[in-house]
Amino acid sequence: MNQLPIIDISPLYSADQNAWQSIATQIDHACREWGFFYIKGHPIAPSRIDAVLDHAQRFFALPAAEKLKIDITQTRHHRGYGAIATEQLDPSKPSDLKETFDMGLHLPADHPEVIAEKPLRGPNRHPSMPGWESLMEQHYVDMQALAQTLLRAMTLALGIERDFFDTRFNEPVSVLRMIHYPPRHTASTEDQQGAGAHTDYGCITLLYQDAAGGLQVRNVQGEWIDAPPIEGTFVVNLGDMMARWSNDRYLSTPHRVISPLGVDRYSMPFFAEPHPDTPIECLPGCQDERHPAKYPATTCAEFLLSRFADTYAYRREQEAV
Ligand SMILES: O=C(O)CCC(=O)C(=O)O
Ligand SMILES: [Fe+2]
Repeated sequence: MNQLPIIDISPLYSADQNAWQSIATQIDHACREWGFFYIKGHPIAPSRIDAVLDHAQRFFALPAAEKLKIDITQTRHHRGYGAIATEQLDPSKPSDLKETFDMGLHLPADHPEVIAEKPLRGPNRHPSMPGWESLMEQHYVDMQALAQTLLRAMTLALGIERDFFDTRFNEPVSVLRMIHYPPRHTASTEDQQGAGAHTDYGCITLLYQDAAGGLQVRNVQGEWIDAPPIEGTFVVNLGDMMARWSNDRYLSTPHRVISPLGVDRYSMPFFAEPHPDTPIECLPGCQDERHPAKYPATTCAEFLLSRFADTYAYRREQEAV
C-alpha cells in the first residue's frame, strides 16, 4: 500500500441523490484503510487558492516585528501568528521548522461565549494587509461548507442521521491555518522537521499544499510514504475526534512534513472541529459486545485543549499561571 486514494467528489454537487451512496462508499473505504485520501472535483476555485496563497506568501515575508503584532502566544483563544519553533508536534524532535497564521470563527467581544471567557472563543486577529480579512473570512466559510459536505457523506456509512455533523457544527471551533516552511539546508531529515510526526486532533482536515512536496503519511505497515502535491486537489485526513467517534473504525493516521531542500513550502490546512461543547463519544453503530467503546467520553474543547497543552509550551505556561 503506497498510493493514497483519489476521490472525485463532484457528484456530491449534482442533483443525483444516488451519487451520494457511491461517493460515501469510496470515502468509507479510504477512511478505514488509510484515514487519508485526496479529493478532486471540489467547488473551491483555483483563483481562490491562488489569491489566498499569494496573501499568505506576502504575510510571511513581512518583518518579524510586523507579524508579531498578532503573536498567537499573547492570546488565550489561539489566534494569529506563530513564529518558527512555537509548536512541537513530535516531542522526540526539536520544535517544528515552520511559521503559522491561525484563524477561527470570529466571535465579537459581546458574544455570550466570549463574555463567559470560554476557551478558544473570541475575535480573529488579522494582519493589517489590504484585502486580507475579507478574503480569509470568506475562505473560512467556504472551507467549512466543503468539510460539512464530506461529513454529510460520511454519515451514510457510519449509520447516523444525515444532519448529525451539521447540528454539531453550529458555531464550530474549526481552524484555518496558513503555514510557511523555510528550506532545510542539510541533507539529513532526522533532525528538526517541518512538522514532526503527529495525528490531527479534530474531525477532518482539508489540506492545500503547494508544489514543493514533503508531506509523508504512515501506512498501516508503519512505512512513511510520500503524499505528493496533486494540482486541483485537497488532501483529506481524519483526526482523533473522528477516530474516537467511530471507535477506530476510521483511522487518525500519523503524518509529518520533511522540510524541502533549498525551497520554501506553503500549505493551508483547514481543521474541521465542532462546537466546543460537543460530546465526543463512541457512536451507537460503532460499538457492540465484541467491540466495546475504547475511549472515555470527552468534549471537543476539553480534548483540543489537552492536545494544545502537549504541543505548545505557551499553552502550558498559561495553564500554570
Ligand atoms: O503542511 C502540511 O502539509 C501538513 C501540516 C499538518 O499536518 C498540520 O498542520 O497538522
Ligand atoms: Fe497534521
